[in-house]
Amino acid sequence: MDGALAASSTEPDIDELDYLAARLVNGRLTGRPVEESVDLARIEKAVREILIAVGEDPDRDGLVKTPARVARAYAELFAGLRVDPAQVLSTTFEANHEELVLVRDIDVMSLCEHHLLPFRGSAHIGYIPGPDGRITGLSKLARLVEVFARRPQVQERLTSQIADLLMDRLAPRGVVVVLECEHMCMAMRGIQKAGAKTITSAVRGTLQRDPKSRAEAMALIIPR
Ligand SMILES: Nc1nc2c(ncn2[C@@H]2O[C@H](COP(=O)(O)OP(=O)(O)OP(=O)(O)O)[C@@H](O)[C@H]2O)c(=O)[nH]1
Ligand SMILES: [Zn+2]
Repeated sequence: MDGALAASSTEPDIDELDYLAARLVNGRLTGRPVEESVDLARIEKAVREILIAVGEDPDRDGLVKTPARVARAYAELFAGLRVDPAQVLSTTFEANHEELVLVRDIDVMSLCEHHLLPFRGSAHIGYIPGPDGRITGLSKLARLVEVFARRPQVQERLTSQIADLLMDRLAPRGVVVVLECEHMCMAMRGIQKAGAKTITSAVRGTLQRDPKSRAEAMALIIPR
């Protein structure tokens, strides 16, 4: 991402929202300053308009600070837009491990890009290291989920973005990513089917080509 800053010896002067974006990537500041990328005043203006449009009084006591709160909340919820996901995997290690590495049940919270309502569930991410034995810290898989989830998303794209970045940065033999989420846009409004779960998968490399390895990985991800 343009304007990315590397960690420096002097403490960067960042505010709380930049700090949140930075925290997504290993504690390093990699995003642009929040005031360059999130127009808080514009969000505030829009939220005030929404409150008026739904018939509320934006000047009543309980709502007077709401536009500012929502603006800061959106900046936080979309902090992933200011982060280069490749930075998450900038630290890798070598290991003699040629079998599956799988992290299950990573909490996922994102906002669907159609209604800007949350979807929530679990991510399961597995990969088989490549011939060069490159692996990454386990927490980095969860950080990767955060960077892509904190953007307006559809579950399918979120799933494949995680898989594709792992393929690109770790050059593994294969990758499998499965997400199971409940979408509030299907629960709170519209069809109103609370509890319905959407399951998406992205499978790459040998895990895509070899049905036996894929079945083994899937059996660990979704036990019967
Ligand atoms: N494929 C996919 N669809 C999603 C996701 N999140 C929300 N949706 C769907 O996006 C669709 C948007 O459909 P539209 O017909 O344009 O919008 P709508 O009239 O609000 O649709 P309803 O939800 O059916 O009332 C809906 O069917 C949602 O269920 C997602 O992550 N992936
Ligand atoms: Zn939606």
